Amino acid sequence: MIPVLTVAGSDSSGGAGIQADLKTFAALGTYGMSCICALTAQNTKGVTMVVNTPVDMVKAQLEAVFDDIPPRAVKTGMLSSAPIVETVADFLSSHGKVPLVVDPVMVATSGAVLLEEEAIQSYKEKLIPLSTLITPNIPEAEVLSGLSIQNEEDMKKAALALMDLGPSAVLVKGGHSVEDARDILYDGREFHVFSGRRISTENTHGTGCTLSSAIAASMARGLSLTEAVGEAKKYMEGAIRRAAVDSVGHGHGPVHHFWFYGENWGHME
Ligand SMILES: Nc1ncnc2c1ncn2[C@@H]1O[C@H](COP(=O)(O)OP(=O)(O)O)[C@@H](O)[C@H]1O
Ligand SMILES: Cc1ncc(COP(=O)(O)O)c(N)n1
Repeated sequence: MIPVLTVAGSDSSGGAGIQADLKTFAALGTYGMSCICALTAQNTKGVTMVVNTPVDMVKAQLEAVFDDIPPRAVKTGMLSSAPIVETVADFLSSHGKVPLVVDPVMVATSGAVLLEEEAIQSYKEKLIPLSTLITPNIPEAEVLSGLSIQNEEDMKKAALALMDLGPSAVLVKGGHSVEDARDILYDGREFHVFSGRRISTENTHGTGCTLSSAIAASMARGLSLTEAVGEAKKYMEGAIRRAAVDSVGHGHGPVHHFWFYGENWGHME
């Protein structure tokens, strides 16, 4: 088995957060583990309540996992507060070098704020410098870089600016652009553009969580960074395409993780 760890928040409706991450890990043939940093009461329409996990419990979950089943890759999602970001960073910095994908989750698709303001500085100073890859969407890249992003050129400038914070690579995701869903990777040496046609759907709950988990799972399986991003983008596109025609809930429906079984798995239809 190939163990992969998500350090993130729980989404009661199962579309984003820990639940999306574990579904992605399973779909990509890896063994998923979790460190839950916050509970959200959430559905496809919005978030009604958030409770942060006590930092001692965050640390205890990480210790339990690493003591027994060291993950081959780690991803972080909703970390909610500065003390949690710092606890996770301190723990990971003292536990060797494992591929680390940091998805700096700040706001849900529904508009709910998922990160306290003071935590942004902790990301910049403590967690991002440890990361193999950070995967901000356009608004997150703007907050972290202080730059305004209007087009692909701006995405590239923001990626270069974010490299100054110390990650090994930056992926600026284009889901929020008005153009096609093109994601820009800067791998420390050059840019790679991952093109994707924009799929016309409101059902994009969990896209960011799914993409970063798919990258972590692919890296755990031994793919290079650029290969992993390519695989994740392909997985993502299928998951959104399927969600566009097969949805649940009354708001922004979740992406569909078992899309690739399609016709063969009649009972999943
Ligand atoms: N409507 C869409 N059609 C196709 N791909 C999309 C769409 N929305 C998002 N994506 C893709 O999903 C991934 C997550 O992107 P994004 O929505 O920017 O992240 P987040 O969920 O963190 O806001 C990216 O690969 C992006 O290109
Ligand atoms: C617990 C949790 N983590 C992350 C997200 C962001 O996901 P999205 O931006 O796709 O709604 C979320 N809504 N809930």
